[in-house]
Amino acid sequence: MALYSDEDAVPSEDMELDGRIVKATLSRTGVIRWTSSSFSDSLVLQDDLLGFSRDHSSLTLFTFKVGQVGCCALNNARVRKDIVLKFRDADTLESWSQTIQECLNGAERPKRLLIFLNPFGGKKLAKELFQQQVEPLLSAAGVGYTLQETQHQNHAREVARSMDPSQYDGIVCVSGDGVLAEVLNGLLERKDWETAIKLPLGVIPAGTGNGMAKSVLHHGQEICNVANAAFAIIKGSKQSLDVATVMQGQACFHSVLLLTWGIVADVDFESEKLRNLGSLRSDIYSLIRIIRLRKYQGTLAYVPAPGYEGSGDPVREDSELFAPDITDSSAGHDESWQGKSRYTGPRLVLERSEWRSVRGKFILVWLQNVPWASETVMAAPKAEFADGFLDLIIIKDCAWWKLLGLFLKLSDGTHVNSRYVEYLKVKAFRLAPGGRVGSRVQGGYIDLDGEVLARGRGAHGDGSKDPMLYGPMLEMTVDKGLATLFCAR
Ligand SMILES: Nc1ncnc2c1ncn2[C@@H]1O[C@H](COP(=O)(O)OP(=O)(O)OP(=O)(O)O)[C@@H](O)[C@H]1O
Repeated sequence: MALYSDEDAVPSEDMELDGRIVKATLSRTGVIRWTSSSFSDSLVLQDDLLGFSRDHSSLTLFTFKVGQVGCCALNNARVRKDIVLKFRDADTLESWSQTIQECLNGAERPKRLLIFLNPFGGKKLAKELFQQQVEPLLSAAGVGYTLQETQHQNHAREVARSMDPSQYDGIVCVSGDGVLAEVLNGLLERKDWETAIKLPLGVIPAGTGNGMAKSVLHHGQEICNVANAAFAIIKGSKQSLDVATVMQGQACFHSVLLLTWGIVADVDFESEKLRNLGSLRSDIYSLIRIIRLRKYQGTLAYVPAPGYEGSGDPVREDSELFAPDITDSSAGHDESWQGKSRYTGPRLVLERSEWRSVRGKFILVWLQNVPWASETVMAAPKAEFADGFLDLIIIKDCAWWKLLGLFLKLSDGTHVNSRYVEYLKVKAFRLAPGGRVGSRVQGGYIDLDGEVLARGRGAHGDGSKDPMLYGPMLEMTVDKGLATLFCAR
């Protein structure tokens, strides 16, 4: 006979759970609780359930829950487990099945995904990680997908530019941050960019840096790993995301992670030659660059967010960042790009008096859209996904041994408390990067979301295909919450 445990509960009964008799309840808010004489436990459907199946007398729940040994969480790691509930009463089974389905539907979980997989990102393990860890979760959750392995640079961008967005509930990148940036750019190069950019984006960490995946999972208090990232996407929670646009003349690129110039970009790209050192490569090359410290001459300007107006100097009348031939930051859509309309940045009307300027020699200039630049570097602890601002970090003067101390603090974001670090939020930014101080080599890279945006004369590598030039002013603006991200909570 069916029992009614409380007003908020679905009809319930004593049932068999994995062969043991338990008293179980299901609340309309989606929590299953069960107790027996020897144990009790619970399951929050939206947080812990991938999906379920039913037959004439039982439900099988496909769970993915933080594992426990006794009362202790198993290092916060989720464990995949099927739980079989055997019902005596067919009506109770029907109500449970319906309520569980309603709870899952209520979260607008994705049903069909377009998945890009970069087989050459990071340690080149993306394919194995997908097959072993992602595919089984998608299958248990009943999520369909189209898998597109990227064949070359910009492949994801080309597909994102031409695919049919109505076929999918989201786009997922099993890659580093580079492929995510390509997808973003592809979507914003479409005629229907306003619709296309609403498709939720997800990233499963399989690259070198994985700053976006870490930011998403850290925000949801989850460990950054492949399975947690996949589960966050399956659960379907979403979050708005600011999109930054970098312009230099007619060249236009969009970013959701970071732009950096100075020591961090130098380490990122020059340490490529130490690739065989694996994860140590960046640490060792950072140490080399810190001891043999470089500074770059340059000028930057920014429009500070409220609360940060006191920083920097007023813009000088003769500033190269405001020369008369420089177009203003009010582009909106550009109808002329390859004869098609596309997105070219937010419509901002900024008075010259709002801008502040800093000139001189720089060790580091770093703009972040989200807190983490990589899985181990929390560059901007105050960064938020959709506050409409970029977090700007500037280091001008700092002895190498002090800088070493600051680099060691990057793992928890406490570097921003140092008097050598200027940390503020901005809504627009301009940079005219110059040459390396004390050297005939101009050098220097500008790094946008982990890829070279521009490199100076004498910098390592072939710059002929770089999207922008090193030297002329570039401008970065931010569009509040333009994109949507699958988030972990
Ligand atoms: N099949 C491919 N061959 C070569 N390059 C590719 C291929 N697919 C994607 N790429 C390029 O690899 C770059 C890096 O991609 P991804 O985002 O996966 O990793 P990452 O962490 O940014 O970089 P890393 O290569 O250092 O791991 C991107 O510029 C992308 O265009």
